[in-house]
This record gives sequence, C-alpha cells and structure tokens, in this order.
Amino acid sequence: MPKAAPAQAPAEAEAGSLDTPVLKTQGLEVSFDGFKAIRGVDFTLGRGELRFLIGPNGAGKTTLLDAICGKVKPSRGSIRFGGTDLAKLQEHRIAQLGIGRKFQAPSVFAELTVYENLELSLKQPRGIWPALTRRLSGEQRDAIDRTLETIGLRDKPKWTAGSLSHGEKQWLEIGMLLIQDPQVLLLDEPAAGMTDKETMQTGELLLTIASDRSIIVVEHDMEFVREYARTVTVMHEGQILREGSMDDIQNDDRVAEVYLGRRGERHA
Ligand SMILES: Nc1ncnc2c1ncn2[C@@H]1O[C@H](COP(=O)(O)OP(=O)(O)OP(=O)(O)O)[C@@H](O)[C@H]1O
Repeated sequence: MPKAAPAQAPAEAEAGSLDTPVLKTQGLEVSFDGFKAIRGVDFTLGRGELRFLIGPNGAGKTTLLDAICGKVKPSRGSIRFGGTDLAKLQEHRIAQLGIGRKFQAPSVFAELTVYENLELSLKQPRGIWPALTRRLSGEQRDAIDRTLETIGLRDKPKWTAGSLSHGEKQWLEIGMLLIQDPQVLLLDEPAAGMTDKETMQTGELLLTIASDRSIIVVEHDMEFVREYARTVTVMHEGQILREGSMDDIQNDDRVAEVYLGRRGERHA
C-alpha cells in the first residue's frame, strides 16, 4: 500500500470539526421493543474528521451507526446531514445522499475481479449485467484507477476478489464505498482479523481518506485507537459518556470504571 498522504494536523482537524459539522444528531433515541439502545445522543461529526467510537459490549455503538445509515429508525430525535434530517429517510436514499456504511464481514463478489467489483460499485443503473456490458467513460476509469491506488490494490486489478487476503478484501470493500464518493463513511471494526501489518496499513488508509471525507469507526482494539485516533467518543448504556483525545479518555475515571478497567487492552 502506498504511503498515506499527510493527514490534517490534529489542531486543524479539531478547528474544522467545530466550524463545519457534517453530521449532527440531537436527542437521538432508538428503541427495540421498548428497550432503549440509544438514549438521547447528541453527537457531532466535523468535516474531515476521523472519529473513533468505543465502549463496552452493548453500549449502542453499532446501533448509532445503524441509525445514521437508516438500517434502524430512531424513535425520537434528529440526524442532520447537510440540510436534511435523515431520521425518516430510507436506507438507500441515505446512501445516495453520501453516507457509506461498511459492515464487519467483507461482502465483495468473490468470483469477479477487483476491477469488476469497483466497476459494479460505480453509481449506475442497477444490476450486474448492465454494469458489466456497458462501456466505461474515461472519467469512470480514472475514478477506478484512483481508488485502486488509494486502497493499495493498483497491482491487482485482475485478481479475483476471492483470491485476495482478508485485509485486501476489506480494503476493496472500502474502495467500493469510496468510488461512490460518500462524504461520510461508517466503518465497523475495519481492521478486525487483520495481521499487524495490514492493521497498520488500514490505519494509514483511514488517515488518507479522512483528508477529504469524514469517518466514524466503531473499534474495540485499543492499540489501534491509540495509534490513529484524534477524537474518541465513549458510549455506555446508550449514551455518550465522554468525548476527547485518547489522553483525556485514558485519564477519565468514569471511562476507566465502565470500560477500560473491565475490558483490558485488546479484545479477544
Ligand atoms: N435488533 C435488535 N433487537 C433488540 N435489541 C437489540 C437489537 N440490536 C441491538 N440491540 C441491543 O441494543 C443494545 C446496544 O447494542 P449495540 O449492538 O448497538 O451495542 P455495541 O456497543 O455495538 O456492542 P458490541 O461492541 O458488542 O457490538 C444491546 O443491549 C443490544 O442487545
């Protein structure tokens, strides 16, 4: 994977995040059969921010991402993205507006090549056949080439996705999101199951992407968070417990009590 372009300095990123929120939830609640998994969350994500979301099992991290991308519907509150409240929109509409979600398990087309997987992900009429039989414009080919470069698969466009390593499949899937040009990416444990080298390359990839997009990463691997986080949000029992730098988080007694103290450094 190529070396990541220099990311924004933390101070700039923080200033940017204060001035230009790209996503903002207010009073957000999500209930499952009366059980409140999210209880009044006010969360703001800045432009060009790489935000890590941590917290013990069941804290509500995945549910928060699910609410933002429209997979679950909030029972109360708003999710502002640009001028739009996403709270009542359908999942595909939210994706079209520029929010890309990646789940933990890779969902690439194993029989197709890396290039074809990216080609299929271009914004286009639905269906594999129209996608693979139509001619690509120069602009589309450039977009695929740029994405291959970003995700470190420039030398493997003809490899079938099934023959890639676990890490490479995850990067390809991130590429399949990037090619749709989202403003916000929502990632669930993007480095899970990766080798140490792949984990580091994934961290660098996130920094590169966050130079012009915003990312929320749900993560359990505290070593990874410590290495790449600028701002961390800690959730507990459906609420935001603390937000700040990793240093702030590590020195917070409440966080230590509910999270770090109990879970240890690296989850199994
Ligand atoms: N579809 C669902 N139906 C019922 N309860 C759910 C559903 N999804 C999540 N929950 C509950 O909501 C709470 C928050 O779950 P969530 O998966 O968001 O936590 P998390 O912080 O992502 O946890 P983990 O780190 O274990 O993935 C949990 O108590 C969970 O059991």
